[in-house]
Amino acid sequence: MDFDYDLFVIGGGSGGVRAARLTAQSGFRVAVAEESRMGGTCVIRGCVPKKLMVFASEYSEQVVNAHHYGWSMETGAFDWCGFRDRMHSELDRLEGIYQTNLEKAGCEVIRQRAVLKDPHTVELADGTTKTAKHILVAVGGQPKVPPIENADLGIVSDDVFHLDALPKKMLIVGGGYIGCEFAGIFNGLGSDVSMFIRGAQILRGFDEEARGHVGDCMERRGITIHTGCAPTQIEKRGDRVWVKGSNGCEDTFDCMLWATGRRPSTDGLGLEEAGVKLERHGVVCVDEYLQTDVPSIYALGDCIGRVELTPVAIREAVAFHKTVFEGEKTAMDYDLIPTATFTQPEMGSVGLTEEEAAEQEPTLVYATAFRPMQQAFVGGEERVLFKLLVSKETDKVLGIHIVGPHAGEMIQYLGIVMKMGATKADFDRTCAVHPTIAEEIVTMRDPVRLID
Ligand SMILES: Cc1cc2nc3c(=O)[nH]c(=O)nc-3n(C[C@H](O)[C@H](O)[C@H](O)COP(=O)(O)OP(=O)(O)OC[C@H]3O[C@@H](n4cnc5c(N)ncnc54)[C@H](O)[C@@H]3O)c2cc1C
Ligand SMILES: NC(=O)c1ccc[n+]([C@@H]2O[C@H](COP(=O)([O-])OP(=O)(O)OC[C@H]3O[C@@H](n4cnc5c(N)ncnc54)[C@H](O)[C@@H]3O)[C@@H](O)[C@H]2O)c1
Repeated sequence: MDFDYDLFVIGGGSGGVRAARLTAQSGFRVAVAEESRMGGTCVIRGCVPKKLMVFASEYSEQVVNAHHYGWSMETGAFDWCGFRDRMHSELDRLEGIYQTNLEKAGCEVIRQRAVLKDPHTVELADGTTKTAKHILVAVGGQPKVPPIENADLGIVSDDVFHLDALPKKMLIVGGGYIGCEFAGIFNGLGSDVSMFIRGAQILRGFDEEARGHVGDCMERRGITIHTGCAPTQIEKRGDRVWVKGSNGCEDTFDCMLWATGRRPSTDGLGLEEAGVKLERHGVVCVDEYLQTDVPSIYALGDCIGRVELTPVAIREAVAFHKTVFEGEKTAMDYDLIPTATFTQPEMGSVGLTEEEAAEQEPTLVYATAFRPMQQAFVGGEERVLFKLLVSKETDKVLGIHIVGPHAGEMIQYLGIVMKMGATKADFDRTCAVHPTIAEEIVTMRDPVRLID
């Protein structure tokens, strides 16, 4: 059968764009449909604007610290609208680069919504249909809001980047990546921030000690964390929102942010009608080669509900491209993915948590919490946490967790070290770089405990 394209990609986000570019560069006929803005969540309403906001929010502390280093500086006022507009100019620039790179690779860019009609056909919003030998579903996800009365009085992460004014008093519901990162951002920008989290601690799934350390630091920096608490009643009070929590606390806020998780954007996509199996919450079922039950349809990125990170979507795209267009069956390697939460302080993690390591085998725990030189000089109390989990039997490093400045940068390199299968002896025979924060990773001599 003669198709319009070799590959039709639905979704111009991190995963879709990489798959489309690679495949077009190899000489195949490729189209990518994007219903919103090219670049997807990461570029337009995720990693990139979020990190720019992190940078903006860190200056308040830096100005205070600069004073101790001899500079006469005043923090002054923060111009939210000026910053916001500059941030959007940057996003426009990046979106343009994504579009240009796709076109340069020979890919057709279709700025419309696409839905599946059958295993080889998509229908565009204007009613035209296109056929393709392979279809890649890379539609990402969207914020999920709990079904509670007046939930629409809250905003979601997509809206944060468009606020008209910086909220003076803010409530963030949810203690995952997004909730904690925005709590740090708004706290740094000068808002009075409270969080409602259902569990006893933020950042479920991360190492207990490390997430406890982040939580303590966030509270010391002025964020109020209500644990075991979810909103039970929400009302509009003038142009503010009144919220009552399940622990009985109540207050009125200028802004309430739902950071209660994300769900795949698979509603109305025609997947099930085309024969593609969906799991709970609309997650697309794929095998280890990202192939759905329909052989011509593949899926990757956030919509397959595995690891919702940009570099993972990109690597899945590479694996898909090799498997389908290079004749080289390649499964995505999900082992030892380093990750950072851009909380304040930052946390970087790779490998097992202490709790996971303890389940697996007898583990030696090396840990240190210290005041870094730059902080100690200004009288700061916040400590950096370094934690190394080591197999008692093999000496192999099983997990690394760092909380403190540049933890995200450090964990990138430690990810390589762990992928190479480093042992504690390898760390011990590596010379320190002095004076740095990072040197602590090679100077921890004795374990603080053995978990047998
Ligand atoms: C606030 C926030 C901060 C984040 N920070 C980080 C971070 O610091 N580091 C990190 O690694 N990850 C981060 N993430 C996660 C990261 O953004 C995602 O994992 C990544 O973008 C997933 O890529 P994707 O290609 O699967 O989907 P997306 O990037 O979401 O792209 C999907 C695209 O498909 C389009 N689309 C959907 N349906 C259709 C259709 N029917 N037709 C046409 N187009 C369609 C959408 O408009 C979207 O552009 C963050 C996410 C959020 C929300
Ligand atoms: N730095 C990064 O790499 C980064 C940053 C942001 C997002 N992300 C990715 O995006 C994904 C989604 O992030 P997220 O923060 O939206 O999801 P998440 O699953 O990490 O956190 C959602 C939180 O909301 C809570 N929650 C759910 N329903 C609730 C309710 N009714 N009331 C109170 N709390 C409720 C959950 O208990 C959980 O703590 C992450 O898993 C991550 O992969 C990554």
